[in-house]
Formats: sequence, structure tokens, C-alpha cells
Amino acid sequence: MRRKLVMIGNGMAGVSFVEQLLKLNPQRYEITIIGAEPHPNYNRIMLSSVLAGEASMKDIILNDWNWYRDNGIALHTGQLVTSVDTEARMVTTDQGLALPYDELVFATGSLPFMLPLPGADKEGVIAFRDIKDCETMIETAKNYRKAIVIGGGLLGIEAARGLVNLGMEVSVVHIFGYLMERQLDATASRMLQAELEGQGMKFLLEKQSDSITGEDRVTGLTFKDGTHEEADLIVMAAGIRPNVQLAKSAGLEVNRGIVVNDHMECSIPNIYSVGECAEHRGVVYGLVAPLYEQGAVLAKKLAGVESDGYQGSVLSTKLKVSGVNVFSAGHFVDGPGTKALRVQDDLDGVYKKVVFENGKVIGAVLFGDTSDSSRLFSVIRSGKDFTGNEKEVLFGPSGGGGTGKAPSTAELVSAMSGDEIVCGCNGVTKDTLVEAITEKGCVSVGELKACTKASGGCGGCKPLVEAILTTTLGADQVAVVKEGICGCTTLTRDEVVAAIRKMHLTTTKEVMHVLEWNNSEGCSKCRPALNYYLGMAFPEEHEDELESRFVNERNHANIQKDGTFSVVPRIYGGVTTPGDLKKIATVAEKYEVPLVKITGGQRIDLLGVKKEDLPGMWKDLDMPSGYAYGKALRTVKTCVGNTFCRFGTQDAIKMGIDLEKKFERLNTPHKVKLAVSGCPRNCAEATIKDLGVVAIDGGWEIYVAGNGGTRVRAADLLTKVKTEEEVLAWTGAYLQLYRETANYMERTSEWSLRIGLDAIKAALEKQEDRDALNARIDRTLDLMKDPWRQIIENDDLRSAFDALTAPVDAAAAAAADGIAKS
Ligand SMILES: Cc1cc2nc3c(=O)[nH]c(=O)nc-3n(C[C@H](O)[C@H](O)[C@H](O)COP(=O)(O)OP(=O)(O)OC[C@H]3O[C@@H](n4cnc5c(N)ncnc54)[C@H](O)[C@@H]3O)c2cc1C
Ligand SMILES: NC(=O)c1ccc[n+]([C@@H]2O[C@H](COP(=O)([O-])OP(=O)(O)OC[C@H]3O[C@@H](n4cnc5c(N)ncnc54)[C@H](O)[C@@H]3O)[C@@H](O)[C@H]2O)c1
Ligand code: SF4
Ligand code: FES
Repeated sequence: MRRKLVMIGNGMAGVSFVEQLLKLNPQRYEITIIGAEPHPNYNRIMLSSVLAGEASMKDIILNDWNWYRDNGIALHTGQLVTSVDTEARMVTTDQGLALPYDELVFATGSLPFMLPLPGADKEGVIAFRDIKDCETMIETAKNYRKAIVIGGGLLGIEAARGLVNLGMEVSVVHIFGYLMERQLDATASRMLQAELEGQGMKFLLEKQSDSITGEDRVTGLTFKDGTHEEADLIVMAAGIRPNVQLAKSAGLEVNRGIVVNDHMECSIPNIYSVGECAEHRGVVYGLVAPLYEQGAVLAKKLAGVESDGYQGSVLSTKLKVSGVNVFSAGHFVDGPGTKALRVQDDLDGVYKKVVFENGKVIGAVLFGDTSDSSRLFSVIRSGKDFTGNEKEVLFGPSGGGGTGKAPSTAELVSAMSGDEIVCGCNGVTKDTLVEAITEKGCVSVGELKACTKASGGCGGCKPLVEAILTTTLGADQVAVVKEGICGCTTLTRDEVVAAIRKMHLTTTKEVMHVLEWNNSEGCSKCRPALNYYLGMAFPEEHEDELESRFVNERNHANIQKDGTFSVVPRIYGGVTTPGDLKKIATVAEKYEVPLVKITGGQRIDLLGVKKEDLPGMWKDLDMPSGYAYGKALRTVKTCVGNTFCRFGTQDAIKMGIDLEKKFERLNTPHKVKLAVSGCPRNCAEATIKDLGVVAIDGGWEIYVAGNGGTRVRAADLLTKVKTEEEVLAWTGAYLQLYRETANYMERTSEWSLRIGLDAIKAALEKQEDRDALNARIDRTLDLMKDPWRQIIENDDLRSAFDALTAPVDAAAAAAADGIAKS
């Protein structure tokens, strides 16, 4: 007869333990799990990504309902275990379920610490711990503006970032003088604060909260110093407390957590504990990597496999805020008996600190550049002596004494044992990754992520996952690694497009179904890409899927950081008329537009527009959309050319207007900017554009794949032509080649570097090839309609447009990649 194993808690640590146990000894137990939350086991870590709009609730399920069924596990969700009778070996739930056990596991995790402030029971005061909290925040952001997060630790900052992405104004209240004091030193913390302020967060440091104001719903927070801050939402992220009350009342030895020995056994026989509720050698852990290690030890214990037991863990953390690289591990605070090596580069915003004790590395903090994180973490855990060679740890080998030598990444990988966890967020070991590479044929980090989930959480393990891939496959194999277009598929862009064409697929759903996407809804990366590829392949048949478009494209306007919009009408070649200027002025006055701005692309931007005013403004303007929000042709900048300029050799204005009139509304993989200069003095800066035309004596030079912005790149000369017609024909052929062969979201500069200028020239060399490309682009251009006009004139489109909710979209826009949930 199988022994009855009952587990209280259906969270990450507990279920990971069960997974390990099933691998070691699947038949030994009849397993029952009781979980208070109404969900199967999900990745709590990824709630930050859900809040930030980078993942959906669906993406974060770790073990779906089928997993429990397939493994014969009886799962009772939405039930709270209320008592444990250790004599009778029986647990009872709040719904009257009584379950006998032979072995009992407490995996009850933690509870968020809610500051006992007067008013803390008001509506709008929440924690950030589970799916419900996450949903509450997303809903609140739709109707309210101001949020306060109490606690400037990892959780508080991730919550704040998510709320900023949701369009809220966020203040983080922190009790100390600098953020994340448990993970960072003051220098790294200040650099972090500056970076986060740049992302739109406000910080109130050294502030002690006193009381929460409001009637039924929160209206603000008052501090002990008498100051007050308004708020529609308060998120408490001031730490967690092990959830031990049940264990205590069952008579188990409980300190801060449920006391366990090295084999995760509690003070009463046949009862064990893993996870945030357990206290091992006086330490309670609050990160998943050590909890997974605990789970592996308990699995061995209950499977009857010998082990050395759990020895405690060195911790490392990485903040999951995009655009910020912070890493911290071990004992990073230097003090008596320690020496620190510091590198600070204010120019590039990089800070590195390594702390030594008796020649051993005991901790590290990295800001700005975290590429060394895996190596440093391994060095800390190795306990090697670097006496005399300390600088090698950061700067590489220098000779000298000591017994330690900083390992290369390859050495680091080979020194790792198979059961060592590589991805802490998802509990993926080196063995699992190697098996996925050698037996399941994974050849890229993307495929490994899809197969094992490694690197799908904080992303901190990505360098190590890459290193394992390179070491296992050999560098030459990795060089030809294919990257799936996203985690939903292992197929590359070329494979997907080829399949669309071959099988004549016309909707994103069809593509996902036929090509066996591992996530039937797709994700924010693949859905807009598929929508584009389908429209490119079958322009006549494909119906544009609004819900798969980026949020700015759905609104036909750019959402600004305060949730308002900007309106940019088309001004061909930067040439306007008094009549158009009058219309713009009238509209700006009528709708009380706060800011009217001349853009870098020679047109006029009306900023600060309310969403409900957009259609009215479009109608009153009666000008075409400038597509300032789209993956499309944006502007054609021109100089005055020979119309007025004494240096001009050609009519740059006419050339620019002709180009813009021909290619306006063209959907492209990424935005496309053009320019025309009337002589080589190049006043229109044509050589940093996706396509630039420069007049020369007796003709035109066409430059391609230039870029301004953050990655400036001078364009390459594609060809020289004599006539305006040839400029139009070469431009059409070039743009269509880009449309047909680039990855979605790949600028022409990146595309050209990837496939090579010679390949582009070869594809455009023959007249017949250019003609064929032009025939295809013309077919597409013929179908394009002005979106503003369509919405004004078509009632259905207008209703669909009115139904788009502005604040949520503002949030998604801030994340720069929000697409509608289907
Ligand atoms: C937003 C967020 C982001 C995070 N990011 C990271 C990160 O990047 N890296 C990292 O390492 N860690 C991170 N963490 C921490 C990590 O999620 C936790 O360490 C981990 O989830 C703890 O797992 P656990 O199984 O011990 O507890 P939990 O996941 O809390 O699971 C315990 C479960 O037991 C249930 N339960 C409790 N009592 C009972 C009862 N009496 N009856 C029935 N069920 C009960 C609870 O409802 C809960 O579902 C994050 C946490 C949050 C909230
Ligand atoms: N990226 C990650 O690894 C990650 C992300 C989120 C959460 N987590 C984990 O989740 C758990 C909860 O995170 P957390 O940040 O709440 O815990 P924490 O204990 O690490 O941080 C809480 C912060 O709140 C501050 N604080 C305490 N009382 C306060 C008060 N009255 N007013 C203002 N500030 C106050 C503390 O100084 C501390 O910095 C932790 O175990 C954390 O490690 C990890
Ligand atoms: S690029 Fe030449 S033609 Fe055009 S404005 Fe400058 S100098 Fe004049
Ligand atoms: S360690 Fe966070 S994703 Fe792997």
C-alpha cells in the first residue's frame, strides 16, 4: 500500500519538491496537495512581469491542472488547512475536508507584512503577493492615477515599475536613506535610484508612515513628520513573515520559521517543511533558489535516497526591472576584517564591488554591467582563496601568489555539478539543460527557455545558460544557432514566413494552431510579428488584426507618459500651406491642446490630447494621418533644394513629396524614415536615414540603412541614378525587399548588417527583380487606407476605437510593447 503524503501549500517550493520526488520514486506515495489559492502552481516571481505588462497570467502557470491529474495527485484548491492533529495524523480544512496522512509537509510560504497603520483596512490598501493582488493593481490603474508603494526593497521597486507601466504616478516610500539596503551598498543604491527616477518613479526616503487617510477608500498617506502624500492605491511591500501560525498551533517547534534539520524534518516525526515557512540553521529564506534546493533534499529524504542534507545557501538577487541591471550576492557590506575591490565608472553608469575576507570572495554588488554575475556567484560559492590575486577576480589573471584563480566561463560550467541549479527562478539544473541540448535538440537560448523555462524569469541566468549551450554544443554549433521568433515556438522567422506562404495561412490563430505554438494565445512578441508577416505575404486576403497590434497603432496616436495622446498630421516633405497651418491652429485652440511642437521630422505635433478628442480632431483637421505611431513610413525630410538654395542641383522638395505621397501608409517591419537633400552638403541629413537621397550633378545618390537615435549609423551608398522615376523605383524595390526579408521590429540598419549590403545589392541589381518587387509593393500600397478617415467614417470602427481604454493602453505604451489581450 502506498503511503499517504499530504502537503499544505501549493506554491513554488512545495510543488518543486513534489516534482523531484516523482522523478526519484513516483510510486511510493499517494499524494494530496491542499492550496488556499484557487490556482494551480504558478510562478510567483513572474507576477512582477505580469504587472509590468511583459507576461500574461497564462505565461506564469508552472504546473497546469493536467499535470496534477497525469501524476495522480489529488489537488484541493481554494481550501485552507485550519488544523493539524499530529496524534491522529489528520489535517482538516475550512471546508470540512479531513485527510489522514503518513507524511505531512508544511509548504505554507510567507504572508506579506502589512504595516498596522490606522486606516490600513481601507479599500485600495493591498499587498503584492499573489495573482489577486496583481489583478487588483491592473484594475485600479484603469480608474485611478496615484499610487504609493511602501517599501523600497526588491518587491516594492518591481511593484512600482509595474504601476508606472500601468500609467500610474508612483511614489515609493522607504524607511531608510537609500533603496534596497538589504541587497545594495549606498553607491549602487544611489545609481539605481537615479536610473529609476529617470523611468518615472518618485522616491520619498527616510519616511515613516503614520496613518492612511480616506473614508471607505484610501485618499493618501500621512507621515510621522506631518507631511502628507495623496494616493488612490497603497501597496505594502515592507517585507514578508513566514506563515507559521498553523504549524505553531499543531505543536511544532517554531522560531521565526518552522524549525527544520538538514533533512527538512520538523520537531515532530513524519512532519517536514520546505520553502519560505521553514527555518534552517536559524535562517529563513525569501528567494526561490534556496527553496528549490530544500525541495530537492526533502525529495531525496522521502524517496529513500541518501543525501548530505541541506547545508544552507548563499543568496544572489537580481532586480527584475527592464533597463536596469543590478546584481547582488553574499555578504556585500564591507566592515572590520574585510577588504573591498571597487570599480566605479560614472560615465557609463557602471559600478562593481567585490568583498574579500581572508582572501576569499564573500560578496559582490554589480550595477550597470552584470555580465560577470554568474562567474562571481560561482566564485563566492567555491570559497577559493585569492590572497595576492584578488584583482584577478574582476580584472582577469595577473600572476602572483594565492591559490585561487578566477575561472573562465567554460571552466565555471565544467566545474558545476549536474544537479546544481542554473536558473534559480525556475529551478532548472545544469543536467536538465544539458539533456535538453543533447537529447531534445535545443540549439539556442530561446529553445532552452521554451523547453525548460530557464532564463524565463529575471533573466539573470541567461549568460550561464548561454555558456552551458556553448560548452555542450561547441562554439561552431552555437554560431549557427537558430532563434525562435519568441518563446512560443522554436521556428525561426524564415521558417514561419515560409510556412505562411506555403500553407496559405491567413490569421494569427491559424498560424499558431497549424505550427503548433506552445502557447495557443501567442505572446506580445509573436502576435504583432505574425500579423505583420501575414499582411506582407497576403495583402489582399489578410484582415488586419487590431488586437495583435502595438497599443499606439491601435489608437493611431502615440500615448504620452501622462496617458494623453499626440496627433501628428501628414505634412508631405515638410512643406505646409497657410491653409493647413490655419486648420492646425484652429484645432489646437478648439481642443485646448497644451503643446504644439515642431518635430525633428519637419511636421507639427499636437501634444497632450485626450483620447475622446482624437476622432473629433482628426475630422476637423481633415488631413491624413502622419503615422507618427506606426511601424510604417514616417517622414520624408527635405531640404529646400534648387527651388531656393543656390547650391541645390535638384528639386529635393518635389522628390521628397513624391516619395512621401507614394509610400505613405506602407506597413514595414519597423519604422522607416526617409530624407532628400538637394546637394552633397546634405542639409536634410539623408545619410542617417533608412533611405536617403542626395542630389548630385546630373542625378541622385541613394543611401540605405542609416540610423539616427541611440545607435547612430551612417548609411551605405546603394546606387546612383539619373532620374526621379529611377529614385522611386529603387526606393520601392528596396523597401519591398526589406518588408519581405527583415524580422519584425528590425530596423533597416540592423537588417542590412545581418544580411549584408552585398546581398541587398545583388537582390536589387537586375531590372526584372526590381520590377517584380515594385509590382508587389504597389499591390500593397493600392490597398492602404487612411486610418483616421476610416475611423471617422465607419461606425463599427469608431465604436471599436471608442471601446479602447486609455489608461491601460498608456501603461502598455510605456512598456513599449503592449498588445491587446485576446
Ligand atoms: C511579486 C514577487 C516577485 C518575486 N520575485 C522573486 C525573484 O525574482 N526571485 C526570487 O528568488 N524570488 C522572488 N520572489 C519570492 C518567491 O516568489 C518566493 O520565495 C516563493 O514563491 C516562495 O515559495 P513558497 O512555496 O515557499 O511559498 P508560496 O509561493 O507563498 O506558497 C505557499 C502557498 O501555500 C498556501 N497556503 C498557506 N497556508 C495554507 C494553508 N493553511 N492551507 C492551504 N494553503 C496554504 C498559500 O496560499 C500559498 O499559495 C518574488 C515574490 C513576489 C511576491
Ligand atoms: N527580484 C527578486 O529577487 C525579488 C523580487 C520581489 C520580491 N522578492 C522577494 O520577496 C520578498 C518580499 O520582498 P520585499 O521587498 O517586500 O522584502 P524586503 O524585506 O527585502 O524589503 C522590504 C523593504 O521595505 C523597507 N521597509 C520596511 N518597513 C518599512 C516602512 N515602515 N516604511 C517604508 N519602508 C519599509 C525595508 O527597509 C526593506 O528595504 C523578499 O523575500 C524578496 O527577496 C524578490
Ligand atoms: S543640401 Fe544643398 S541644396 Fe539642400 S539646402 Fe543644403 S546646401 Fe541647399
Ligand atoms: S535565474 Fe531568473 S530567469 Fe533564471
